[in-house]
Amino acid sequence: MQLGLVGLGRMGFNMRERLRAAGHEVVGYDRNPDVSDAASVAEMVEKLSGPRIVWIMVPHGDPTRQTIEELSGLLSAGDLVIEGGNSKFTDDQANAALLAENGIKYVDVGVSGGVWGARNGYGLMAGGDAEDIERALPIFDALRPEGPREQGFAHSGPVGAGHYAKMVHNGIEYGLMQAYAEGFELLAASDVVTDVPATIKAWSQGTVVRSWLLDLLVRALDEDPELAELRGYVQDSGEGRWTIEEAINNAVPAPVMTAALFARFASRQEDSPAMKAVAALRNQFGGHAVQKSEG
Ligand SMILES: O=C(O)[C@H](O)[C@@H](O)[C@H](O)[C@H](O)COP(=O)(O)O
Repeated sequence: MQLGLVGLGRMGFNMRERLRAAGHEVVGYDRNPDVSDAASVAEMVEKLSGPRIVWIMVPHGDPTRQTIEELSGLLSAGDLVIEGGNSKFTDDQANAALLAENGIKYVDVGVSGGVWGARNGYGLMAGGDAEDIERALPIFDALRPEGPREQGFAHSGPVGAGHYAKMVHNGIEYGLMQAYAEGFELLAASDVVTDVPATIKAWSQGTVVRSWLLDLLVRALDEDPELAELRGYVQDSGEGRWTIEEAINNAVPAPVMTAALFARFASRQEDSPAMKAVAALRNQFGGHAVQKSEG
């Protein structure tokens, strides 16, 4: 099968490799000419024969929106756009509506697997019309892990459902990571367990908490047993926030995912204004000692 692929960064570049290895013809476009197969999105589209399929793999927000707008002027009725980035699910309706003005079809896909997906395959969650999903199945089959399709791919629902599924997946990811991280800190803080990396490594097989994320923690501790090289500073790309927004919209209690998101915010503070206020209040009502800030 032939397809265009816009965005050849960490994810798109590896996906092109995996698609080509499966025998698909991929014409990739990236702003970086060193990796691009075409000088522009227009040239990429020209190299495709209709009905065309174009997969978008650029950062969510403006870059994705601009790519959709550009493609809406370049593609024709019957062509299909697959948005595989980490877009917010509410963007999908607008993307689909814009493309539908020119008869262009739209599918959104949540793609999980990170830099390991090239080798292991990517977990895929798709949203869109059944006929469009059916048309793109050879592409999904090349990208997903080997084995039964239903263990690495789902047609999760209509347009927007793929990114909604990926959003919730990432909310879970936040919570799982935070639980492992807190366990790591507690083991390291007490002097009862004297070999923390070995203990966590022993959890990798047989235990109830074994998982791929745990395997990655073991890998990180193999490289740096106390994580001494790292600062405890954690960014976020939006999916965790959207998960909490949706939990609120649906009145679903989500204390673990919420705490995990807020722990990331706390990680970016040099000092906490809120905890200064707690210290000040405790000092006011009880005369309890406070520490003065330096400088
Ligand atoms: O499933 C995945 O492959 C990951 O979730 C991937 O999509 C990416 O690493 C996150 O989007 C990072 O998200 P944060 O920056 O919000 O942690």
